[in-house]
Amino acid sequence: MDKATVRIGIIGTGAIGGFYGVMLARAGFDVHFLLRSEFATVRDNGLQVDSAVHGALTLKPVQAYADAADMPACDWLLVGAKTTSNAALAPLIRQAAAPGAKVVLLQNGLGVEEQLRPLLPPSLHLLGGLCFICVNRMAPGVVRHQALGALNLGYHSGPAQTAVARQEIAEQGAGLFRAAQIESQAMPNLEQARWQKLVWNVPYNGLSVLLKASTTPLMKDIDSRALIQALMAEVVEGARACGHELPVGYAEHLFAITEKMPDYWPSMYHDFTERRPLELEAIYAAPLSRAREAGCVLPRMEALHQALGFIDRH
Ligand SMILES: NC(=O)C1=CN([C@@H]2O[C@H](COP(=O)(O)OP(=O)(O)OC[C@H]3O[C@@H](n4cnc5c(N)ncnc54)[C@H](OP(=O)(O)O)[C@@H]3O)[C@@H](O)[C@H]2O)C=CC1
Ligand SMILES: CC(C)(CO)C(=O)C(=O)O
Repeated sequence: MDKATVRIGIIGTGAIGGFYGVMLARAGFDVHFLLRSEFATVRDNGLQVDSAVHGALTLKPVQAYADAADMPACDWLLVGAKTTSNAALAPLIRQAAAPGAKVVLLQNGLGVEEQLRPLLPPSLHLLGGLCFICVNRMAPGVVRHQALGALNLGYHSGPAQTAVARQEIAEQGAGLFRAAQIESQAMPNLEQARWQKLVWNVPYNGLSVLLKASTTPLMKDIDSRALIQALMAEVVEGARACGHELPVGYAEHLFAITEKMPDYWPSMYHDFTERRPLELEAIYAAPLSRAREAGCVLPRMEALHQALGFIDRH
């Protein structure tokens, strides 16, 4: 692959978009970054990733844009904005996409591709990307990478009609990330992969906001540990009701990984402190409603969602 000829656009250069965009650009891909509030700083000072895994990384100059209309047509578009802004991003994606481009939603939660699909032309491929990483924005143009980094992709919809063609495109995407030193796999079932990721996000994202606690205290306290395990079990039950049997011991595996992780504030906590909308629809409402439709009630998750709804509205 001639990396310099693969044009990648980052739609929303925050923690996720900044980290993966810098890694891809440093690997030699032609990466273009769409920014909003941090545009002038990044144009002038570049992007910095302070990584516990890869060291201190700098990208300067950055091909930065404040307007999607100024971006060149991109073969791959990686969407790194929060799920709460997807509808507003659709026109920007359409402007920056080359014909037949692959659009990858690097977001947590369920139902995000379904929400965006009707707003995109049928000629665009739509994929989901699940990021197993701990990153956050420290300052304009500065991303802190604390741990992990893998990114798995699955095909959602678009011109690829057969399972083989869909998997091939997801595989191409995973290949880009692997060429940038990022562990990446093509997932045959995006919906299942999204449920799997929720096993972590449902307990930790919500409880960090509700209890104002990061992962270390949440993992130390007897009651929060029990609550995390009960919430994880509910997500596994919801996934099963919707036809997705998660790997045996998956929740226990995530629980054990979190014990070893450096202390971490999930992205929802940063949204809360910055007074941004919380990703409640994608992380709680959509999975709860799918489970309910399948005849499965998840009472603890429902209660957590209601409490977070109160916080979000106030
Ligand atoms: N952070 C993490 O460790 C992980 C996050 N995720 C998921 O990844 C997704 C992204 O999260 P994260 O990177 O933390 O979020 P951030 O808030 O750090 O980044 C979002 C970025 O999108 C930009 N943006 C939003 N709307 C627009 C727009 N209209 N035009 C241009 N830029 C725009 C924001 O700009 P502005 O500064 O102007 O708001 C911001 O830079 C979420 O779904 C999250 O759940 C998944 C795994 C781990
Ligand atoms: C599980 C974790 C920490 C990394 O995969 C994450 O998904 C998040 O912060 O949203």
